Amino acid sequence: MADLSQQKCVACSGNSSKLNDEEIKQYQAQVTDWEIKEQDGEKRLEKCYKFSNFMKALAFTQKVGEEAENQGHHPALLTEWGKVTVTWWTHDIGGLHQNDFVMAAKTDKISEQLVK
Ligand SMILES: C[C@H](O)[C@H](O)[C@H]1CNC2=NC(N)=NC(=O)C2=N1
Repeated sequence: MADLSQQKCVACSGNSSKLNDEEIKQYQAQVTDWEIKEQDGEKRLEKCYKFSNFMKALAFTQKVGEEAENQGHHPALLTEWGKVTVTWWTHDIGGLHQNDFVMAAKTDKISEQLVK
């Protein structure tokens, strides 16, 4: 399967279907260290990135935000001193979509490009 980080997000409407557990498992195998969380009955993809200070965490936050805007698909971002928690899910369908895994893979790429 093509590298998820090289893919683009697709337009996703409210009637797009959520990934089922089997599909989630297959996608999860293609990204590292992303946890599946559930909040308000909606599955989400979450990962915490560590940094040596607040400004590096903020720089990472900015880059992820820019890519989200480029792709039209946006995360929840919790930026703290030395760490950023990134959470992806598709609000319009109340669950996980391929787009969320594409963006998780892109988030990992951004992290690899930054000095921690
Ligand atoms: C109108 C706008 O394109 C939509 O609301 C987009 C924006 N970004 C989004 N981001 C995420 N994570 N889920 C969405 O359903 C979503 N919808």
